[in-house]
Parts: sequence; structure tokens; C-alpha cells
Amino acid sequence: MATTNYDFDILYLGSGHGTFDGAPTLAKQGLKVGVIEAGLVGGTCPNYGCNAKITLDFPVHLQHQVHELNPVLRGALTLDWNANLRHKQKIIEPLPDMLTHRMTDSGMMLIKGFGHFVDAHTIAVNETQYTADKIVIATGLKPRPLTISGNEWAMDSTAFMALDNLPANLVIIGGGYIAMEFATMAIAAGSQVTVILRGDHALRQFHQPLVNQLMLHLTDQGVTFLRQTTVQAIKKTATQRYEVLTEDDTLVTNGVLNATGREPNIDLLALDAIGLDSTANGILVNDHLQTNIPNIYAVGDVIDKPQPKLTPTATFEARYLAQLLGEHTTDPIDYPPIPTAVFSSPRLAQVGVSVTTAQAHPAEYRIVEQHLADNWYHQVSQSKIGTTILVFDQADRLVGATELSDRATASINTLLPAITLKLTAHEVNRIIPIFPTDESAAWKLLPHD
Ligand SMILES: Cc1cc2nc3c(=O)[nH]c(=O)nc-3n(C[C@H](O)[C@H](O)[C@H](O)COP(=O)(O)OP(=O)(O)OC[C@H]3O[C@@H](n4cnc5c(N)ncnc54)[C@H](O)[C@@H]3O)c2cc1C
Ligand SMILES: NC(=O)c1ccc[n+]([C@@H]2O[C@H](COP(=O)([O-])OP(=O)(O)OC[C@H]3O[C@@H](n4cnc5c(N)ncnc54)[C@H](O)[C@@H]3O)[C@@H](O)[C@H]2O)c1
Repeated sequence: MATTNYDFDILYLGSGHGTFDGAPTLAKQGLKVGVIEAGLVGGTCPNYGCNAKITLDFPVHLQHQVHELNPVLRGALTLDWNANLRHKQKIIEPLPDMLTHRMTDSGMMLIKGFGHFVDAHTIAVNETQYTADKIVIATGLKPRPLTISGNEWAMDSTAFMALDNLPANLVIIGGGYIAMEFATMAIAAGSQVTVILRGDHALRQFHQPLVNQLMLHLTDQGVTFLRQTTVQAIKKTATQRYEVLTEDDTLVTNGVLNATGREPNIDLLALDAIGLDSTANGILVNDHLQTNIPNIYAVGDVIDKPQPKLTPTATFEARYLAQLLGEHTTDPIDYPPIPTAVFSSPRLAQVGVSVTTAQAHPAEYRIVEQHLADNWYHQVSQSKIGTTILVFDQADRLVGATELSDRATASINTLLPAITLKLTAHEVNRIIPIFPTDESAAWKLLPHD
């Protein structure tokens, strides 16, 4: 039973992590909660993002680590992309059903279809209108099309992760997360890979000396990076190949991946009709995730925000919103440091105060850089790359960390509690990690009392 005269107390638009990590709690509380989903239940991360990607990447990263151990482990390991794809589908395909149950078992109602606003309390899906006391926009991002002739010949990350076989030759446009991760996968599967960067830099939000090391390593694996290059058009040839026209050259290829970023999924929501404020980066919200229309909230990637648009951010916001709308808090949202990683081989991960910020404020921060040769554990795995950079504040507490290595995600996750909980050297000393492990090697980097 709705506790108001509306069809729902709370109606979510979109069923990704921003919804399914919070909304079921509200339904279990007795509120009438609905969710409208136009595509696969669970949204980007399970179906076309993190889970799909990491399943495809698992053998790629393993192959990289085995390769580093040559000649201890000998012989060529061949990545069978088609078998890898089938494994991914087997792992991923059950997720929408599983997530549907997570929501409907809690009492939520799932409505399939594309929703748009009629007024501040009403969403239309096809011919049916649904009313709600509160509405939460959780529609995420979608691939940003190229604004050049031939855009239709470039695949997006979803199409790439559904390819039965990888093209023998692949051109990737862009230098962000998707470009680096997918270049890593494609080169491991035997494609010839060219990455086109419009400027000199890739992964701008990461520490550039480490990004350059990563690019050098990918170059050694066979990836070609073209800098300061603008794609002007893409053409399809009579022989089922593509021509990628740049200012200097024409690249002939079997596949083109558009990895130039994603944009908010808001253009068809009729936000103007209800006067809801948004920008090209998403929906504007206050520190309670509330839009300029008081009964409408937004969560996850669709928000215009400084925090990284990642799954853990969407999950944190989903849980906060469930607390707020369930009337368990009136506090503003208070984001902890949010870690992020590029799942290339090697991995590049970071959290907290950046090295660039620390370098700009030498009186406030102390920077410690540790290299492969200093880390015994990296030597065990014969890794060719391993750099960790730590940033400490004046009280000698860890406030930032970045690492390029095969184990960078484990290291950064291990260091996270020290940063988030602002642990003192005495508190650090109270925590004893299992030895000998990557995690104990990372923990050892901290000052102990
Ligand atoms: C290739 C790729 C790899 C990624 N890898 C990682 C990673 O390794 N780690 C990480 O943390 N993050 C990763 N991300 C980002 C992560 O997927 C997102 O941050 C996360 O999915 C955001 O969740 P969300 O709920 O905000 O939006 P989404 O998961 O995008 O959900 C939005 C949902 O809304 C639906 N929708 C949109 N408009 C409407 C409408 N009008 N009516 C009804 N339904 C609608 C969509 O169909 C979609 O299901 C990756 C993203 C991509 C594309
Ligand atoms: N490991 C992860 O957490 C992960 C992995 C994949 C995707 N994601 C999420 O998905 C989002 C999208 O990923 P992405 O890699 O597509 O975007 P991105 O924003 O990370 O990178 C886009 C890249 O394309 C370049 N670019 C933009 N417009 C261009 C143009 N017209 N021509 C050439 N280059 C252009 C940018 O300079 C940038 O290098 C990420 O921001 C992130 O939120 C996260």
C-alpha cells in the first residue's frame, strides 16, 4: 500500500547500481517503490560495464602475469577470444534475472519500458502514466557519438564486448579508461591495435609519469599510439573494411572503437517540460541529491558531480538516498575518498590527494616514491613494472596513494582504510596483515608506531 495518494511513494527511473543498491531497503520498510527500466535490469555495470569487462579481462591479466614469469613458466599461451566471450556471456546473462529478484523479492514493482516526465509527479511509459510522491532519476550515461561523418561505423564498448571474434586490426579513438582497457584486451587476443589521441596525453585524471610508463609498456606489447591526431571521417570500403581519415593519413582497419567518453542519459526525459535543471554533464543536485524540483532526486552517473562516475560512487549514493528517503537521516551526503583503477595490464590505481596536488603544496604534503627494486614481492612475480607513490600530510598520515603494477588494485584497496579512517601510526601498528602477500607489502609502506 502506498502511504500517499500516488501510485508509488518512490519511483526510480533506471535500474542500475544507483537503484538496486538502495531501493530494496525502502521497499522492505513498507514503502511502495517502483522502478522503470528500458533495457536490461541492472544497467551498465553488470551487463555492459565492470562485470562484463572484468570477466573478459581475467584471462588477459593472467596471461600478462604468466608472460612476466618467463622463462620460469614457459610456452605460448593463446587467448581464444570466442571462448572468452562465451564464458563472459555464461557469467553475465543470469545477472538481470538475479537483480530482478533482488528488487521484486523486496516488494518493489518493476515496470519495463522507457519513461519520460509528464509532470513533477508523473512518468509516462508508452501509453501508461505512473504517479509518485518522490521520483529518483537514475538513468546513467550512454556512449557519446562522434560528430563526424561515418560515426555509424564506429562501435561502442557494448558492441566490442559482444564481438564473436576480434578484428585482426582495430583502431581505438580516445585515451580514457575504455581505450586503455580495451587496447590491453585486443592486443592480448592478437589484434593489431592503434590508439588515436587528439592531444599528447591519455588518462588525464591519473599521474602522468605513471600513465607514460603504462603507454610505453603497451607500446612494447605492440599497441601504436598516434598523438595530436584528429579523426575527420570514417568510411566503409567495398571489402568490408573501414578507412579512418585523419589530417595526416588514412588508416585501413577491420574495426573502429569509439572510446571518446559517455554522456548523461537525459535528452529524452522531457526535463525542460518540468523545468528541471541540468548541464551537459548531468543533473544538478544539492548536497542531499535533491534537484531544483524538491520531490525529484538523482543518483549515480547521471548526476553532474566532481566525484568519479563509477559503480562504488553510485552504490554509496544509493545507500545514502535510501537512508534519506527512509527518514533515517537528514544529514547531507559526505563522500569518503573514492578509489579508481584502470584495468589495463599492468593496472593503474589511485585514491585521495593526487601527486600533482601534493607537488603543488610542498609545505602541506610529503611524497614517498617506491620502485620495483625496493619491493620484494614484485620481484617474486618478476614484474617489469611497479611504482607506488604515497602522499602523507603534516601529521604523517597517509592521504593519497597511486600505483602502477599488476597488483595495484590490491595495494590501493589495502591502503584505503588508512586514508579513509585517517589512521595514526599507532593504529596502523595494531593491524597485522597475512604475510607474505601483496597486501602485507602495501601495508608495510605505512609508518608504524
Ligand atoms: C565499458 C565500461 C566499463 C566500466 N568499468 C567500470 C569499472 O571497472 N569499475 C567501476 O567502478 N565502474 C565502471 N564503469 C562505470 C559503471 O558501469 C557505472 O558507474 C555504473 O554502472 C553507474 O550506475 P548507474 O546506476 O548510475 O547507471 P547505469 O548502470 O548506467 O543504469 C542506468 C539505467 O537506466 C536505464 N534508463 C536510461 N534511461 C531510461 C529511461 N528513460 N527509462 C527507463 N530506463 C532508463 C538504462 O537502460 C540503464 O539500465 C564502467 C562503464 C563502462 C561503460
Ligand atoms: N575502470 C573503470 O572504472 C572504468 C572503465 C571503463 C569505463 N569507466 C567509466 O565509463 C566512462 C567512459 O569511459 P571512456 O573511456 O569512454 O571515457 P573517458 O572520459 O575516460 O575518456 C574519454 C577519452 O576520449 C577523449 N576524447 C573525447 N572526445 C574526443 C574526440 N572527439 N576525439 C578524440 N578523443 C576524444 C578524451 O580526451 C579522453 O581521453 C568513464 O568516465 C568511467 O566513468 C570506468
